[in-house]
Amino acid sequence: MAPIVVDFQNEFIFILLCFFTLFCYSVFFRKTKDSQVEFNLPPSPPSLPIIGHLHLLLSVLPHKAFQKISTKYGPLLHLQLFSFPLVLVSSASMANEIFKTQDLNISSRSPLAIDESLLFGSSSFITAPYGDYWKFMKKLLVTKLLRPLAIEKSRGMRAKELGRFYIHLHDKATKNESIEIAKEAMKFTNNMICRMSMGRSCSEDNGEAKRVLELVSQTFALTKKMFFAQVFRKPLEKIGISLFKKEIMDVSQRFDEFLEKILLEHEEKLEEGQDKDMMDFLLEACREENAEYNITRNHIKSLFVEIFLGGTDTSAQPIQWTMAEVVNNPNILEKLRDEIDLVVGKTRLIQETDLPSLPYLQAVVKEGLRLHPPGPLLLRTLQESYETKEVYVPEKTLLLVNVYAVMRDPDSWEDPEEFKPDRFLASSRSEQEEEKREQSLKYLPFGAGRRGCPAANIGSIFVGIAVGMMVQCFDWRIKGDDKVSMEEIVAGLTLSMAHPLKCTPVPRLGPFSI
Ligand code: HEM
Repeated sequence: MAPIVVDFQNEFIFILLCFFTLFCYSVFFRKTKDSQVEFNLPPSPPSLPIIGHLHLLLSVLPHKAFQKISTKYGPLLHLQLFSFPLVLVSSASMANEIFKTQDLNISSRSPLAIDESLLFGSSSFITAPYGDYWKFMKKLLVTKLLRPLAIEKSRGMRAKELGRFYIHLHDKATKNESIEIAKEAMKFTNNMICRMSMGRSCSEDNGEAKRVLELVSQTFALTKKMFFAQVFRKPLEKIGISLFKKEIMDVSQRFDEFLEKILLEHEEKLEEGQDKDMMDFLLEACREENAEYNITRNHIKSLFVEIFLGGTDTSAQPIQWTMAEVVNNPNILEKLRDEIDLVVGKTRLIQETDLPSLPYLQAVVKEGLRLHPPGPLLLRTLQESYETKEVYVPEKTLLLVNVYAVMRDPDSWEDPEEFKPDRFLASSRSEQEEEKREQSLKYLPFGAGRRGCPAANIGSIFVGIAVGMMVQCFDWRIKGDDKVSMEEIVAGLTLSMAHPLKCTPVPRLGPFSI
């Protein structure tokens, strides 16, 4: 039977249909074997009939809903989405225990969308199970794009992008125009990701980066639907329904056309002696018959889609949040500026090579990421059962780590709700080592273990140079001179500001010639 493709405009009807279908599925199809076996499962808070704890995930801010129940019922909880089990980790000590003892066991994620889609489909890197394909792609990604030597090689390009960002802000400042920090930051991070990964195909004026940004935004607008399509996929497939397939495949198709064009350009244009970019290396691996893993064109395209999706908003949101914290805390702004003026001076623009000499700026960036991690919930799958004296969690259970709660855990952080960058400053080298060890166990904005973010270094550079430049070169006027509202919203895949930070830059130094 050909599957029915459903694209609901009305989410309410859709959710009702899903509940009904899942109910039928639990009653008629699901085997009862698992539920009959008695496990010493972690505690479970009260749930609703049929849907279990699904309402918590439907909440506007799931990380906060989860934080609330874990404060009441404990740091390791067993939840149920219909009949699908899920384990929630919410304290620093529990996250530490799981990442330390179960890293390999939790190094897989489940597929997120329709198999043939380039958006987290079967060629996906981010949702690939831990295995040969993931290891092969990770090696390429790290050695060709993200290892220190590769980062050093692309430094000039980032300096150019920072200069362009500065000129744009300076232009707005001279016209006395306000800007939305997140939008500008998104253009900045997207330009850098495109230039770093696609190299020569992404010149200043050919509109490629703009096209990527449009597609990334369209994908973010679809994420809720992709999530539902996945949660309800199996039972609905049994009755021949494929949710939101048309919308998901439309965006996937547009990414496909765009990336096919870039791939062809790369195949045609590589000249002897020219510097290779990430795409050249992947095409080489694709042609290599004796490669450790035979990748296809679809694998390359999926990886690029995920670099665009995984790198732009995750870096842009911390720029916005950190600037909001800095604007709300004039003492911190002053201390930060003093440091930058002292180290960089007032006659040139900050550069990324200044960052190691700017410990307070680094501490400000770290504190911004602690309080406002762009990915508040990490999702993994347990490959095997997890057993301790107290609990037993069966294999294939979904694992959700609430890093938002972990990084605000009052048992691990002093004044956890306050923006205090000084907590990341250590006075001596030995203290630094000690702090680093201690923090690696409870500081998780980039996740942890082998599936942790491979681009933590470059992500911190993006945020550091953007915040550094904005603080060095401009004063920031906000409307009404009130405090910036720090209300949260989960938009697309990331934790964003419910009221995007809008402010007017006022030149403080310069203009610098770029
Ligand atoms: C401040 C910026 C960034 C933050 C906060 C961030 C955060 C994260 C987080 C939380 C994860 C999941 C980790 C886990 O499950 O333990 C992740 C994974 C990932 N990130 Fe980032 N990220 C940032 C920047 C970037 C950039 C710039 C890129 C691309 C160049 C990138 C590419 C990826 C990829 C490919 C994965 C999947 C890794 C895997 O499955 O093995 N990220 N990131």
